[in-house]
Order: sequence, then structure tokens, then C-alpha cells
Amino acid sequence: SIHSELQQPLCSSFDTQKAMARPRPVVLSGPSGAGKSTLLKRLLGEYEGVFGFSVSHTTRNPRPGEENGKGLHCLPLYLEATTLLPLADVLPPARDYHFVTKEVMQQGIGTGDFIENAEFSGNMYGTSKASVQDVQAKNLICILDIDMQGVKNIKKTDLNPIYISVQPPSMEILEKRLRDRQTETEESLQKRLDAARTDMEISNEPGLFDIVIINDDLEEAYRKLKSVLIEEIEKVQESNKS
Ligand SMILES: Nc1ncnc2c1ncn2[C@@H]1O[C@H](COP(=O)(O)OP(=O)(O)OP(=O)(O)O)[C@@H](O)[C@H]1O
Ligand SMILES: Nc1nc2c(ncn2[C@@H]2O[C@H](COP(=O)(O)O)[C@@H](O)[C@H]2O)c(=O)[nH]1
Repeated sequence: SIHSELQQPLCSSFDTQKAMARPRPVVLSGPSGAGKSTLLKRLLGEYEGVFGFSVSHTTRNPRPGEENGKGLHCLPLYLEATTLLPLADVLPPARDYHFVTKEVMQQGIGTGDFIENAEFSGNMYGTSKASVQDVQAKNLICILDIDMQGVKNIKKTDLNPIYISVQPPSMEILEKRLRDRQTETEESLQKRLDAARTDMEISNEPGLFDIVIINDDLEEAYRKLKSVLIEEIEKVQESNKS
């Protein structure tokens, strides 16, 4: 059961004074394949000791190289050690989860262990209270990489994150990226593309996101991501000095 991981009270009941001092979390959303993990990998690499990734729970099967509960990294590590190429830059980033059964997930939802949960492409996903608390306890900027249902549910909490949407330049390019990533079956790919169409439409709803970043040129998208986060980054860097 995930219940044992959750000893502390939830973020929605955090002490207000402490919450004021805590860095604002970041919600990163957008279609599967838009490039969220790619951008996050760079961000976490450039700013060590500033961000912490909220490790979600999911009922989907792990992809090759994905491990239980580690966060965000590049794969495969053994290859990185044996090559001169900067593989971290050319391989897709692996984003880890707590991989659990449906029963465990449902039990956790039932006992109120999740801030939000959603069904996406036939699998369950959720952000546990503990995953956010673990990061916030270290005074780091907590990053939640979640789908649109998650965004809407987080809006009902008092987490008060910065909301960022990462969008592909077009459906055609998204499909190509997802196919080239070689992580999905045809069925899963079609489900993700269906969800992407809705996501692309909704993302421009006024007030939903603080910024919508079109990830066409990666450098440009990364520059925009940094610019929206720099104030919060500098606050954490300042407080790390003291
Ligand atoms: N600007 C870009 N130009 C070309 N390819 C890109 C760009 N950004 C990301 N990619 C590639 O597109 C694929 C999807 O990116 P990534 O895995 O980061 O998406 P994601 O949004 O995290 O997807 P998911 O939600 O399924 O985890 C990867 O293979 C990545 O290398
Ligand atoms: N609502 C939530 N959505 C989540 C969570 N963790 C991941 N996700 C989203 O799921 C899709 C697919 O992810 P993948 O790893 O299977 O490609 C993607 O859009 C993620 O943002 C979560 O805890 N809650």
C-alpha cells in the first residue's frame, strides 16, 4: 500500500506561514510527446539543488530503462559511461514513477493519499501528497508533470503553482515525435493523439495557463521556460546561500 509512505498531513492543510516562504511549485502539462520531459531534463541538469520532481504513481507498465521511484534521468546509464557521445542529449529522457497495480492505486485514492489522479490513455496516474511533501520539505521548487485533468484538479487545491503548458508545433510533428520515440503501441499512440487534440484546444483557454510554450525549436522553448521560472529559481538560489 502507498499509505505507509504518507505519514504527514497534506499540502492543502500546510501551515500558511510556512507555505508563504516555500518556493512556488510548477505544473508542467501538455500533450504526450510535446517535450515536457526533454525540457525538464535540461532544467534539472542546469539548476542542481533548485528543483525536485514529484514522482507520480501509475498503473502503466514501465518502459525499458524506467525504474521505480527515482525521478527524472537519462537512459541507459551504462551506455553513457562507455561512449564519447553526450548521450544525455540524444536519448529520450526517462521519467520514473511509482509503478503500482490498479488495486494499490484505488486503495490509495480511497484513503485520500492523492492530491489529484486521472485516467490517461487507459492507465491511472496520480500525484500523491507525499511526493509533493518530499520535495517541499527540502525547500525545492516542486515540479508536477501532469495531464489536463490533473491541471484542472490542482486548480481546486491551494497548491498555487505556476502553470505551464508545453505544446507541439502541430499534430503532424507531435505524431512524428511520438512514433520516433518508439515507446508506444499503435493503440496507445492513437489514444495519446486523441488526448492531444483536446489538450491543444483547451490549452489556450484564458486563465488556464500562465504561459503556453510552443516547443518547435528546443533552444527557444527552453529559453521561454527559464524566463518564466527565473524569479523563483533565483529565490531558491539565494536561500541556498544562507
Ligand atoms: N524541440 C524538439 N524538436 C525535436 N524533437 C523533440 C523536441 N522536443 C522533444 N523532442 C523529442 O520528442 C520526443 C517526445 O519528447 P518527450 O518524451 O520529452 O515528451 P513528453 O511531453 O515528456 O511526453 P510524455 O508526456 O509522453 O512523457 C522525444 O523523443 C524527444 O527527444
Ligand atoms: N493527472 C496526472 N497526469 C500525469 C501524472 N503523471 C503523469 N501524467 C501525465 O500522463 C501522461 C502520460 O505520461 P507517460 O509517462 O505515460 O507518457 C503525460 O501527459 C503526463 O503528463 C499524474 O500524476 N497525474
